[in-house]
Amino acid sequence: MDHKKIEEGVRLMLEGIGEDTDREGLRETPARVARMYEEIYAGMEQDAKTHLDKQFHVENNNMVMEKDIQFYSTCEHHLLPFYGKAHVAYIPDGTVAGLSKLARTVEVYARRPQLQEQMTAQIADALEKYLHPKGVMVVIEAEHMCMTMRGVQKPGTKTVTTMVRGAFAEDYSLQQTFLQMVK
Ligand SMILES: Nc1nc2c(ncn2[C@@H]2O[C@H](COP(=O)(O)OP(=O)(O)OP(=O)(O)O)[C@@H](O)[C@H]2O)c(=O)[nH]1
Ligand SMILES: [Zn+2]
Repeated sequence: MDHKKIEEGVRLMLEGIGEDTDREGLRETPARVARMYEEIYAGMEQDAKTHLDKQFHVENNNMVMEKDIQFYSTCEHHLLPFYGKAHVAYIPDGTVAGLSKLARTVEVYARRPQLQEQMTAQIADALEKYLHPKGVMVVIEAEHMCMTMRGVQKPGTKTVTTMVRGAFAEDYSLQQTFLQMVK
């Protein structure tokens, strides 16, 4: 990440809103923001492959679900946070990933400027590509700060996005089982 560019940008933005970037409280802000971006945009430099490549063989090919994965992301339209829970499930075809790797995959795609729909699809794509499962389903529920603190100003509104692949797309009852388990 280019800290110098981020710092310049933050300084310009503060000047743009009429701030004095030399006042004590703001003097270190550009550098702080750059350090923070290393964290909140860490997914830019990550690949889900590194988490999903290591797999274990199993006899049990029933659904595996990791639910209530808390995440924080940033909407690419306003650069304001959106945050909530991701629920991720797949039906293995002989191999499974470590449980933590589903949450790590969510992090890879959350920590970027994002659209909720796109993040939902990217998580499903990664699981499909690297685990070769019989099916994948991802549901994300989130609150968007760009809809609460500004704009339409509707606090409490939840946006729910879904992506189904393979067996989940073909078998409606599997989707129902997923939703029952999420509840
Ligand atoms: N589809 C989708 N839209 C999003 C997401 N995050 C924010 N948005 C929306 O992006 C849209 C941007 O609309 P614009 O009309 O270009 O921008 P705007 O004038 O700031 O929109 P308002 O928020 O309605 O004031 C808004 O409707 C936001 O609610 C997301 O993850 N997915
Ligand atoms: Zn937004």
